[in-house]
Amino acid sequence: MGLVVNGLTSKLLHDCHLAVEAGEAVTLQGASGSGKTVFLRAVADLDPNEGDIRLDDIPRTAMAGPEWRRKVRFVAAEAAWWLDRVGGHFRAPDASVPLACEIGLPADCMGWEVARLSTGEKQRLGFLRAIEDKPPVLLLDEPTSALDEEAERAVEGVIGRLRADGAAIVLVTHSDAQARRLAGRHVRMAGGRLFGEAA
Ligand SMILES: Nc1ncnc2c1ncn2[C@@H]1O[C@H](COP(=O)(O)OP(=O)(O)OP(=O)(O)O)[C@@H](O)[C@H]1O
Repeated sequence: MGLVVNGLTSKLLHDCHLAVEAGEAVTLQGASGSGKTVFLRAVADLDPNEGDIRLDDIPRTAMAGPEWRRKVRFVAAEAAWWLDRVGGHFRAPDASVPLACEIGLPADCMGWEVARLSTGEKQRLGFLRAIEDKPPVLLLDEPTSALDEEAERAVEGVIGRLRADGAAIVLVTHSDAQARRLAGRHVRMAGGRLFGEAA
């Protein structure tokens, strides 16, 4: 059970295979431009691609795109915002306040205007928004790239808990140390191809 990617192929990806169990975290590393983001976006079916992709043995083709993306959640390094206030992007903003505080944001952050957000605040709030309904698969694209060490460790703590609660996680990182802290298995991307154990 979990996420299975078999033969994922697109204009930029070549026959990629990856299986991530529920409750497992796998890191994806590789040089800048190697295709890590392209891979995560393809798994989430955000760009044209082919292959046999399954969640708990249910093929992606059996679900409408939005349903697949609710379950197989791509969390971009830079989240998009479309409303003026942070809280408007959450289904139940108050419920996310304790987690917001845990990752170093103040309790009133849901009332903030999006326009005032720093890069690191945007990154943490985008992450919180994505995990609000606890998707079974998280595709995290450099989720702490804009954070100081304290905030980074706090976000890592939340990621570890999500994994322990049963999420299947693929995490792109440029940090070998973070890869070792968060995952027991590591794969590498080069030229749009996935290779096994790395860090
Ligand atoms: N729509 C597109 N059309 C053509 N080329 C693209 C498209 N999207 C991405 N690319 C190219 O594909 C390559 C892989 O991009 P990708 O964003 O996956 O890199 P990455 O491994 O995530 O890099 P980084 O570590 O810098 O974030 C890059 O050379 C990029 O310019």
